[in-house]
Amino acid sequence: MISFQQVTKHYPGADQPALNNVSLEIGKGTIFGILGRSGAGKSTLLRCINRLESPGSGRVLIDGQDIAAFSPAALRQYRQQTGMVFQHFNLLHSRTVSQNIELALKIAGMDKVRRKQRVTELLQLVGLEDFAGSWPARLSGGQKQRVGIARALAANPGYLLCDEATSALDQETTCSVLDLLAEIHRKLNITIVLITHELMVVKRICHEVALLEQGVLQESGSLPQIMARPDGKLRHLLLQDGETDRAFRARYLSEGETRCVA
Ligand SMILES: Nc1ncnc2c1ncn2[C@@H]1O[C@H](COP(=O)(O)OP(=O)(O)OP(=O)(O)O)[C@@H](O)[C@H]1O
Repeated sequence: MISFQQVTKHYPGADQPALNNVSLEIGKGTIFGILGRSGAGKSTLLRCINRLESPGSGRVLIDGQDIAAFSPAALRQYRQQTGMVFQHFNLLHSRTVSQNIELALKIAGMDKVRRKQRVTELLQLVGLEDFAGSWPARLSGGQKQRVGIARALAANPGYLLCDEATSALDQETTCSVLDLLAEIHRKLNITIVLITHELMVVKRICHEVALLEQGVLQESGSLPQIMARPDGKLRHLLLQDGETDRAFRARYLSEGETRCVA
């Protein structure tokens, strides 16, 4: 469980805090979406989870432990438990697909024989068995993100933190990467935290969602809870989304309501 307790983060020189008294709980094994516009504080929130940023006040707890109190060794170990996926993939272009993944395992201290086995497993998991020796520059955006996901999963983390993981991809590729994340979640029962400005991400795979606006947490809950709040901001946003999403509406609205909002 990740628990934010009254977290405030104010960057030096900024007019307003990037995070303003945010309290939030992210349960184990969930796919949790953090939705917000540009500048809402999403990246700051995500980076507080692996202590790339530290709150000015408040606490971030992992399974009840305050991560601010971790020793350097405990923090290193903890960071291996929090794989991160980036919007622009962040692959090393001078290394092949398998070398990109293997590097993460080398850093985690795994021996060479085990590394080779693990790279093969990971390539299978993300559907890139035939691309082990390819150079990143020769891959499509979706394939690059699959490498990014394999690399993030290398050390068998308990948490996968996705920083706008599909924002650089077209809609079809976004869907296939989201479906891959859902499949990984099913297979590994990992906790996935996604920050996004895309409603589709929330609709397609999230179990729970939180809405951030100007550093303030506006609303959070499971999708059924959110869709059951007639005047809720998130419900309104999700239904207002221009793209017709019959499956989503069918899941959360009664037949009469579906006709009303169509
Ligand atoms: N290192 C920094 N120094 C100063 N201000 C920062 C820094 N990082 C972020 N900010 C500011 O904090 C606020 C929140 O930024 P953050 O990147 O967390 O938002 P975001 O929702 O992730 O936005 P985006 O989707 O554009 O990345 C913004 O006003 C941003 O300008």
